[in-house]
Amino acid sequence: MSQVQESYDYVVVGAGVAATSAVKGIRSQDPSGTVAVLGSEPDRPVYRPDLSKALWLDAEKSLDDSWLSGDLEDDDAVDLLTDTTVSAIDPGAHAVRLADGTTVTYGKLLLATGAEPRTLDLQPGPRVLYYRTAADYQRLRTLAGPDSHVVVVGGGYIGSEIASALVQNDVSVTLVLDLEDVQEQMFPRALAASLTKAFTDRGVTVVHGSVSAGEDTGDGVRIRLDDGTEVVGDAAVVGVGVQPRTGLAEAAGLEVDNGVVVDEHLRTSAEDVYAAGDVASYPDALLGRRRVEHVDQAEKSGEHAGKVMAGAGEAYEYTPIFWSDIFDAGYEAVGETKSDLDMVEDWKDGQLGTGVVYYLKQGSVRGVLLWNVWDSTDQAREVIRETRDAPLDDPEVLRGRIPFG
Ligand SMILES: NC(=O)c1ccc[n+]([C@@H]2O[C@H](COP(=O)([O-])OP(=O)(O)OC[C@H]3O[C@@H](n4cnc5c(N)ncnc54)[C@H](O)[C@@H]3O)[C@@H](O)[C@H]2O)c1
Repeated sequence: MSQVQESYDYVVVGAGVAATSAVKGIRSQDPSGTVAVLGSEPDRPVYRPDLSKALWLDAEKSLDDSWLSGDLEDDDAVDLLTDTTVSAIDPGAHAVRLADGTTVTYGKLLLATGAEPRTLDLQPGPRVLYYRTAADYQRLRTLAGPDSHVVVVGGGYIGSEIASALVQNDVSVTLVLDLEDVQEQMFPRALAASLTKAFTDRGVTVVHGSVSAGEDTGDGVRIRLDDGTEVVGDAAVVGVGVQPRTGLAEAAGLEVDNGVVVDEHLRTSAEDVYAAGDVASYPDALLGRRRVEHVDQAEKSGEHAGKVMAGAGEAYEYTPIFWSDIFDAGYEAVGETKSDLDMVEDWKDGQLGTGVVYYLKQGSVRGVLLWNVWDSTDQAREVIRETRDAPLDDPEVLRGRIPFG
């Protein structure tokens, strides 16, 4: 591991995808400026989507393929400092303070601190994993053998991806849903119900209830639901949402509002301090101010922030996509895909196998879900742009707007 220096041209707080992408952005403009990447995790930066998908489903792939630090380690002017927690930032002094008391000064600072799991009255432990890091993946690998039983809490991204990955690795799974169906906040009713059925058809036990408490018992886990039901297993994977890590920014008096507020150049309210990725509330060129917790945003906004820090002038005008796979189905999506918006569903032959779902507010499409439909995210952005400028009187005209199948 590198030794920390007293001063750098660029300091990046956080060592996830936004951080490594920022270094790429910096290097595209500034071939030799000094960079420190400071991450509190013991591990090197990792491509997080692999932890819940490819590393379980692609037998050819190992964690060695998922580390993102190669370019950083090859660059003599970049110090990657893992196990290094920043305890305060001082924009006035252009300095950050590390947990061990060291002060490091910077020319430009990027906050790429990401998001941290929401926790329940269920302490993280060797068998209770709030699943987010490479260490969590490695730990789950040791716990999730073919004879094991894993309790997955939450039917969002983590819950649906991990439950699907585990069951495809012959692990017995109980999935605890506080809502009726998997990804119910995003998918139309019938699609969410068909996904829940896909889990039960593959032998997953679905239990309904909100987890209120539980514990790691040393040789297993005991999880309690709000109706008093107990669910036991060898391990628990908990995915009940995340919250942006804004503590450093707040303590330093930066503007924070559901994330560190940045402008179209990803600049925070403090001079020479930028933010990108899950932690940043940014003005999306299509959708307005928002915060996005998906890897495409981490990559693109991180790289853009790096470029701007190193002197580039362009605004960030990208609207990110996101995607997921559940068993043999998959999707890409753009924008706000919330099932409490108005929805227009366009399915091939009326079946749920292939289709497009448009999510609308007051006649304007705010999001598009492309279910088993690929290479159409640019068209999805076009529909969002068009209907933002000219809201639809009759949203049903959207059927067939993005051709598929
Ligand atoms: N494919 C992707 O883009 C992808 C994949 C994995 C993770 N992520 C990101 O990781 C983050 C975390 O994912 P996540 O799955 O934890 O969050 P999520 O918000 O997607 O899902 C949280 C789920 O937990 C449920 N829940 C909340 N409280 C509960 C309780 N007490 N008991 C039982 N269930 C409860 C909610 O109903 C919801 O289904 C998100 O920001 C997500 O965007 C993205």
